Amino acid sequence: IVGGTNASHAEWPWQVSLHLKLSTQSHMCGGSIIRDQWILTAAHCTEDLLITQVWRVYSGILKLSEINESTPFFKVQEIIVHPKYLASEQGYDIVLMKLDRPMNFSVLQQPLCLPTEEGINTKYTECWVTGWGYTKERGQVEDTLQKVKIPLISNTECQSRYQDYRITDKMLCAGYAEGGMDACKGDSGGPLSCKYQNKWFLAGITSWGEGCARPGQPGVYTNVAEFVEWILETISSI
Ligand SMILES: O=C1CSc2cc(C(=O)N[C@@H](Cc3ccccc3)C(=O)NCCc3cc(Cl)ccc3-n3cnnn3)ccc2N1
Repeated sequence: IVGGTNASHAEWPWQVSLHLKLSTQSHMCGGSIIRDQWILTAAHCTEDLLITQVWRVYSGILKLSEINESTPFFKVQEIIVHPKYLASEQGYDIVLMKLDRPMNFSVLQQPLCLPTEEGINTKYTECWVTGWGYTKERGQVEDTLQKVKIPLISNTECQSRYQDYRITDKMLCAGYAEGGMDACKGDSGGPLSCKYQNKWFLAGITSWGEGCARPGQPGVYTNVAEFVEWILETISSI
């Protein structure tokens, strides 16, 4: 996260850190708790790594340095990539991860709501991006979870900023014209959380952008409202 501040404990209890455990272990992506046994993240995170055994899901974490060999984690039982995913810039950058066992919710780990209706995005006026990603383009993963408030922008405005790409209605954009605040490497897969009528909704999944926090280069997120039907069908059928 570029231009953000330290989050506090239990502020974003749906945020998880997805670790890849090969010879070494490291934070790969963010993710969001949406049910007691289901995490939503980005398809590009699991690309080429669809073997469930290499993934470890850490919830209720504020600092990555809290994680060591004795820190409990969830194993992944199933990875379901959206059938139409090809690459982040082409959309459908969404994956459901089924945990090997249900999680006990607490103040430190609990789900956020999926968007409710069509066009809800236009009603969100308070949206935050969170993650342990770089705080500048050529940076490094941050120890303490970061948060930054970023306004949603219209897809028309977003398309005008990304003329080499097709910004579809299955994408959502957020950013400041002057840049300075954005997601960055290590934040992908994590939530764009929006507060509406005193409840938090998962409006977006951090997906792609041209650099980090550059002026006129907003962040592009998977528009979760467009995938609620797919999510609900998938989690109820597996
Ligand atoms: O311990 C480490 C050291 S290095 C490291 C890099 C990455 C990384 O590149 N992540 C990519 C995605 C990715 C994940 C897995 C494999 C390959 C790529 C990312 O977050 N990408 C974020 C994409 C992005 C989204 C928005 Cl909304 C705005 C701007 C950007 N950025 C544009 N340029 N950088 N960020 C993830 C974890 C890491 N962990």
